[in-house]
Amino acid sequence: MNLSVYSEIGKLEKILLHRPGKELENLSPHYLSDLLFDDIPFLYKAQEEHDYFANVLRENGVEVLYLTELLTETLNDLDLKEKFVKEFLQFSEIYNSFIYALLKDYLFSLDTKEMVDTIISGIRSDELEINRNIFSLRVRRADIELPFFLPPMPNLYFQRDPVAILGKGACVNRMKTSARRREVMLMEYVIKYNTKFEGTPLYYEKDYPYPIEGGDILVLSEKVLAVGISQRTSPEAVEILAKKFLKENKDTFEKIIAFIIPDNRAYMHLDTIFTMVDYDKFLVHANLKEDIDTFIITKSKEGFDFYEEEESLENILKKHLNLDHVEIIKCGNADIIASHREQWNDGSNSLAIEPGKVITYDRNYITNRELEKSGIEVLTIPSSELSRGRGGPRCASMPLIRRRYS
Ligand SMILES: NC(=[NH2+])NCCC[C@H](N)C(=O)O
Repeated sequence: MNLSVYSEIGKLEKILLHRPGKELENLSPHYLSDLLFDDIPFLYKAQEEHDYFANVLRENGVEVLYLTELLTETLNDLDLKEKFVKEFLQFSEIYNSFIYALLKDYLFSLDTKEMVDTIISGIRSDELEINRNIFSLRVRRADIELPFFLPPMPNLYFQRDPVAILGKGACVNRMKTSARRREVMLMEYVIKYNTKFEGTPLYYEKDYPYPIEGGDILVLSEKVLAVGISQRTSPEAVEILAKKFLKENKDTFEKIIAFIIPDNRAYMHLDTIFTMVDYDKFLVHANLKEDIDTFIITKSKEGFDFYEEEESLENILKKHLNLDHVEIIKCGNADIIASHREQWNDGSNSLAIEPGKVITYDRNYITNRELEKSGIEVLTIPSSELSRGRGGPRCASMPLIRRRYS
């Protein structure tokens, strides 16, 4: 497949999704916040909402690919399946050799599709037949209080974050929290071993020590990338990305705009406070400070030039995207309460499917009205359950191909 993502808004042709499954039913109040949820979605409604999202995409000419199908197809080779299971268990930090063997045998006994679904939903201790006479305090403790031998991955429907597609390549991210770190391996295997993705250049690898997440990376144009240095993305990761992506890469990109954004859950990634909706229109959190701290990174003969850009967001966008005029649309119409409420429910997290046409959550109706006033066509999707995971239509999707424009 010729991956091709050179903008945030070019006509969307192919997109990657994960339909939420049983992993959401493995959320419990005891460890909700460790798994980065604020509430427990009702799975069947969440799936209905997700199917609605996928249908809106299809009705607009977008081909929807599902991660689990791509991975199942990839792992149909037995040797690769074995390699994957072993690496997945190691990456899950299963060091207890008894549990490791138990999980490995169990996963091998499943057909590939079931195996893929199972590693996502997690494996509870009571799902396995275990000989209780074996000396294992870990097993006994699990009977009492710890239900999982393999924890679930409830955040997987936020496909934006684990692997980011940039230009014709991919960033296989190191996620900040252990709750999400393993998600990356699913698409990593597809990219590295599915023949459809052969030859995809990689700009980051999950074993690098510094965290970076896809919600912090925006492709503003075929020359300019925006990156958030945030709660989830470290400055060192951006340095590595700059080197691999700008310097060693033969693609069209020339510049990275790095925004320093506050370390706070509501602002978690750049795309929770800033998304692009048209050539010259941007949707932002009303409370984003005008003079956001910004660094511009460009390549030079010796290495990099970088400097602090002391301009307003509007001027920065005008200057670096070569625009005469930029319109900033404010989430919640900057109302003192609505702006926070709607941003919390991902009002600023729109997914453009072509210039000036976006998908957003229906619950953020004040923001949606503002977008329409600015001439943006807004397609809304139901959002009572999906929003409980703190991510919107952009977070919940990863474009693979967008039509280019110049
Ligand atoms: N690109 C995004 N804004 N992703 C939102 C991810 C939400 C997820 N619960 C997390 O905390 O990681």
